[in-house]
Amino acid sequence: MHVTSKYVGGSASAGRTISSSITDHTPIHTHTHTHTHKHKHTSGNSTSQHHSFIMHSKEHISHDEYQKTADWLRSHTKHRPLVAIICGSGLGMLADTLKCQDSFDYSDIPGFPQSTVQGHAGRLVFGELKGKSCVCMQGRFHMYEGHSLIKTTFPIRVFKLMGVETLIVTNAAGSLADGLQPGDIMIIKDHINFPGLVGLNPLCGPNDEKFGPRFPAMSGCYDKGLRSLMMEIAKQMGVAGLVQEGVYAMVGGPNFETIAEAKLLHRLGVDAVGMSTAPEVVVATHCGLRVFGLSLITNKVVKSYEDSESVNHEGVLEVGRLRSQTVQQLVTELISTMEINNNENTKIVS
Ligand SMILES: O=P(O)(O)O[C@H]1O[C@H](CO)[C@@H](O)[C@H]1O
Ligand SMILES: Nc1nc2[nH]cnc2c(=O)[nH]1
Repeated sequence: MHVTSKYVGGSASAGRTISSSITDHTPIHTHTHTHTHKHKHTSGNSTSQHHSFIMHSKEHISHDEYQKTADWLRSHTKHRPLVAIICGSGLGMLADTLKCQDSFDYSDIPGFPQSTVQGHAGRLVFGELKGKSCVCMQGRFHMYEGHSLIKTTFPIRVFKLMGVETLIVTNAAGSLADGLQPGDIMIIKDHINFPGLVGLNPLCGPNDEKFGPRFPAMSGCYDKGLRSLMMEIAKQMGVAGLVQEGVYAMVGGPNFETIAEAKLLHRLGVDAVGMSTAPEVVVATHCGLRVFGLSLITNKVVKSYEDSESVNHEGVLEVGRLRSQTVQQLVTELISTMEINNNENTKIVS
């Protein structure tokens, strides 16, 4: 693949045209960018969003409400997926590769929140990958958008009620680890849920035993078998040099890290940092889903006061686009190879 990207402005790389021949082994170099803000239209009023955020732990969604959405979806699609995929920033193209698609804008699905972030289309796509029925979230919800955590993770329980057994989460993340370069892919071995450590957790509030226990274990929440299967697949695809395991940390965002924060995360042993994923994985593990997670490293987190580079969302999305094909191939191969219960549920309803 030959990619030419032009970055205009920015102090260090003003007006420079960067032409890079990106192969599966080529590191992607990030550069200082100008801040060109493009915002998607945000629906909802700010007062109620603010209110729902503060009241997050008192908010409750009943089992019936999740069920209603699951029933609506089941009655509107012929697919009966056992695998759900959440596409991270810039990785939504994965959903486009699904065959025999049924897709729904989030705004048309009863109970679904709305995506407000550039690079998150806001569409739920059902279809087949290598003959296996999947559902793909082309766009996720983040806490910093003003969604309560229970809303952020709403789709996970809906998927569970639809019969999904495995959740694949992907995200864009900044690297703290010296060995992780932009364009590398990190298999998530474990996470540090910073909002969760201070009580911002989607499981706060009344526990619904129908989904899972009051005090769920989180050790081993990223399935070991799927992690080693992915390493094998990367070797077979000849991209093992791009892939390694590491620890992801979720911070609240929406600002990127200060240098002092970056140094702290680095000292704590964090390999990659982002603003999502952990709440989804907590809810999925609580309700017994098998989880696999993958971070696309889109930038190095600036850890030095001597460094004049800075990160922005456009740069994050661009690296997502450059590596989307590799991520797609890895995820497709994982789904194709992993064991899934081939019961009635997988079949398309005619
Ligand atoms: O985690 P995803 O949704 O991939 O997005 C990541 O990219 C955005 C910042 O550019 C943040 O939302 C961060 O969490
Ligand atoms: N918090 C955080 N989120 C990201 N998402 C993509 N890159 C980054 C980053 O450097 N920091």
